[in-house]
Amino acid sequence: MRIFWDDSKAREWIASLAHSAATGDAAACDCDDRGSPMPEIKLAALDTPPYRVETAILGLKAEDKPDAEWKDGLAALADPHKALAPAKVGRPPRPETEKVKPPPKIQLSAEQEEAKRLAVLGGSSLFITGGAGTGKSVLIREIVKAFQAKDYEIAVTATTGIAGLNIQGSTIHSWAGIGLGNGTPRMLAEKISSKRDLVWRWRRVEVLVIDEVSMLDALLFDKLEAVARAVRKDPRPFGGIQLILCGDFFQLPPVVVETRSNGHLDPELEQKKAYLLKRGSYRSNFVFDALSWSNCVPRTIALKRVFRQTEKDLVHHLDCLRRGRTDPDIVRFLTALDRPIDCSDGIMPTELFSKKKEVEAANVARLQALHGFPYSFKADDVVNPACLERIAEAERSRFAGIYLSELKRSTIAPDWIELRAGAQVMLTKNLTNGLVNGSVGVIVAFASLDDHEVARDHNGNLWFRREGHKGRVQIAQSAVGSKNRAVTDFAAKVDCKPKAKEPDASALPLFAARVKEVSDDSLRSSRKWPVVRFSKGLARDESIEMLVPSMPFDFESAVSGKTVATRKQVPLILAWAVSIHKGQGQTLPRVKVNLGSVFESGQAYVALSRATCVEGLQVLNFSAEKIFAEERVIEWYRELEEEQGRNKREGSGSEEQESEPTTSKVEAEAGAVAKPGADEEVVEIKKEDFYTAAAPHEQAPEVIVIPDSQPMQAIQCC
Ligand SMILES: Nc1ncnc2c1ncn2[C@@H]1O[C@H](COP(=O)(O)OP(=O)(O)OP(=O)(O)O)[C@@H](O)[C@H]1O
Repeated sequence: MRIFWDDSKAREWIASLAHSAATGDAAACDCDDRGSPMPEIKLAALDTPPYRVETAILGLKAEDKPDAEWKDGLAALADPHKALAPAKVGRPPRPETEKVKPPPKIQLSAEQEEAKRLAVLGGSSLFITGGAGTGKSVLIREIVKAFQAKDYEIAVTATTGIAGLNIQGSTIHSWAGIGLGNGTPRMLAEKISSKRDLVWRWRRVEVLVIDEVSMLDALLFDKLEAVARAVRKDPRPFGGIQLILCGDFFQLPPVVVETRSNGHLDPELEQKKAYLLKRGSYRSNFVFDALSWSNCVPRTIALKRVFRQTEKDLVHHLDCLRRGRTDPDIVRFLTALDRPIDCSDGIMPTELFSKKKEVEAANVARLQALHGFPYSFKADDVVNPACLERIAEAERSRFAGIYLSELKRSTIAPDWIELRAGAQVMLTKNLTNGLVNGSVGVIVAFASLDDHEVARDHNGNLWFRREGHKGRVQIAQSAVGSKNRAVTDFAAKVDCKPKAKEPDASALPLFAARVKEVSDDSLRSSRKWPVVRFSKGLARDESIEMLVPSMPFDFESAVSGKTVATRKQVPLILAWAVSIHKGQGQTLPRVKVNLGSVFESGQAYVALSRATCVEGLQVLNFSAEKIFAEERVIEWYRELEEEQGRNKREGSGSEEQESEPTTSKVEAEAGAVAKPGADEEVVEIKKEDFYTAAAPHEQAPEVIVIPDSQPMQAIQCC
């Protein structure tokens, strides 16, 4: 059905449908004549016309349904007056076939239930681990729901945007407000303390979830721990926040050392890392070797049952690969998977590569196969003039050059990107409406804001209507409001006045508005921007169309933590093929894994374990040497298993420890570490435990206490 506010529009539409019906075209339904989808609230608010037009039969061709119903339908179309009837309040039920099936409800296994109980009722910080597909993310979602039902203030985060999306959360970096996490804990705490909402967020939170924690490095964990104590003014480990950490250290390791484009390691970061390891502060970059880990995470739970795959051979082989082991059987098995998989239904497999360049090449090939008009978007790079002010004039252009090349090297936003309608794309920024870095969508059109009526809803979201489209299109805004200058400027220049003629405008969330002037080039009305349809969830109604304009990508100085240069670019990349890094956490029923350039421990295992079955897995360039695991991780898990085995034998397993969590492996190593109470001494953190602005060299270790009552009290919330 379709709702009309104006009967002349209804007649016009019926006439066009009559034509469609005659030519056998299907008709679209369920929207109003202003192009908006019809949520319950709107219908309920209307008691005078609109008119309701039943069009359910229009999707059928005459030869499919040559019965009375079809003939009546055509008769109604021939006489539009017959098709008009007063609208009923409330939405009529959809035909059975159209109903959105809710996703099947997952029943937690006994071990998942036990972990949930310990997290929610035990009140203790936990690390939940287990191989790929053992349901860690599913468990996290259930734990989050349970905490929310108890009205806990819970923050749901992950180490990457795409993993965050998987659990309906954000990245730990964006939640914590630490940017890239550069600078000392004191700098980060000061940065947070200058923003009232961030301080509020840190102080209110009771439970912090971090998924895919294998990618969080030890140093950053320690920084966050120190920041938590400082900002919350609470000396307990992690400022008294209950941590629910989740991940598998046999999967991807932390990204600490960046490679330069010429393939050499970044000498500065390498030097600092070597310095820290030499000084013995850290045994490895893995978060379990963080100085504060044993204090903060007293209990580890390992899930054993694999859910993602059910074929026994596949499960067994993947378990061996996880530990870096192969045997002739596994080699034979994987070599045989170098064959095409059945894609006769047109759904192509997601391609996984280890290197960015390979991902780009595969995506470009797919893009070029599309016939639509190519739109290209060039990045606009600028240096922050304030950062050059304190530099001697003669040196400014050299520094500007350095900032720009560092920006170019570090940003995810490409110098230049070509896009076409039909392209599969991935967001590279978090947006205000819950879409995050990692969300995948399809470009459905390109549109300019020229001549469009733009509207703002009560939440500040901007919308417009696209020609020939039944719904509204939202204008994407970055989740970090102040950083999204282009859209903020644009919003400020929109004249928002309620439109007088709107029937019952107060009942509608829209206020009509017009673009007065857009001075910012990135949103100049004549430019066309991609309109992307994102599917926000499994339900059909949850898909959303967004006009995605260019947005700023800031480059922060590793020393000062300040933005020194900014790139403006459309926050999209092509996404038929993705990197293994982005694939971590995903379940992919059809996947083509290319192991040609595997260079890191865990990469091959992560890629192969995304598959759900042998039939949907294609493996290219496999060889036994692509499979390897980190020695430190093997050792850590061996010790964990030994400890758990001992506990079981001694009858002091998890069942007995429900209310009194067991001493963890790491805790045992470090000696008994009691959680300090509120009146106990603040934990001291040595300066050499952190990267500092100064070049690493031997210096007398100066002790910094965080929080240090004097300086930390001086940090004011704005
Ligand atoms: N209790 C359960 N019953 C049925 N299916 C489950 C259960 N737990 C998880 N699954 C399914 O198993 C698959 C993998 O789950 P999930 O992504 O949570 O695993 P994971 O341990 O987080 O994997 P990874 O380490 O690869 O990110 C998903 O398809 C999920 O729906």
